[in-house]
Amino acid sequence: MTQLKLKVCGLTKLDQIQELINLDVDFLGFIFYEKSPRYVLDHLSLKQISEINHQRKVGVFVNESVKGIVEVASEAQLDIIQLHGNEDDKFILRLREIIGENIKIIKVIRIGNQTPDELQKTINHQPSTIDYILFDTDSKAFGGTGKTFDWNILNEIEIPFPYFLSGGISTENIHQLSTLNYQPFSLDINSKFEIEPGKKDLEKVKEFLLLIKNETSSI
Ligand SMILES: O=C(O)c1ccccc1NCC(=O)[C@H](O)[C@H](O)COP(=O)(O)O
Repeated sequence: MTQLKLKVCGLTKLDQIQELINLDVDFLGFIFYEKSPRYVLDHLSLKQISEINHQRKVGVFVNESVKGIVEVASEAQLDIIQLHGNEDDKFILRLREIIGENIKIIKVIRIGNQTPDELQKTINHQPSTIDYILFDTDSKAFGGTGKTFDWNILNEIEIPFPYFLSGGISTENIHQLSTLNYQPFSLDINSKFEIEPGKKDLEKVKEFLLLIKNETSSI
């Protein structure tokens, strides 16, 4: 069985980022969406982000232009681009053309009240040039709400990409992972592990890392 990976999203503090690197966290998430209370450029410069020594730095973008994403990805030395808005297949194809194959793309699919059939259609419509899907709870804020969606819908569809499970993941609900037929490639945690937006509770993250090791060894 492959080890379940962990992404910690909404990082803004260099000392915390270093601690997460020491803990071997797989993905570090930085939010480049001005309306988010975790907007990273209010705390760190692109140069500071570029100097973070990690192979999986994820930039989260919401309805940003291709040009804007490419500039930030290059200056901040991002490894992965997470498209968290309403970016369509044409947009993704154009982005892929410009960034080449070295930068990976996560396309977010926000789950609200769509039926399994509708969700399946959205998934099937994704260009094969994306690398991962991330399922998050739909909201006006786009993300970071701490709200979960009903994971049962994932058992009613085919998921042809490795996926990140996101949306209100916490130490309280992670035991439900075993109800999923097709296990996520990675979990994505954020607001349930915060003291305040952008300031993570690292003790909670450590506890969670232990918990997911135990949880996945029994699946
Ligand atoms: O976290 C934000 O403030 C945010 C705002 C707008 C778009 C995306 C955002 N976060 C991206 C993530 O990948 C979060 O980890 C994901 O939405 C889950 O957050 P949470 O429900 O708080 O665990």
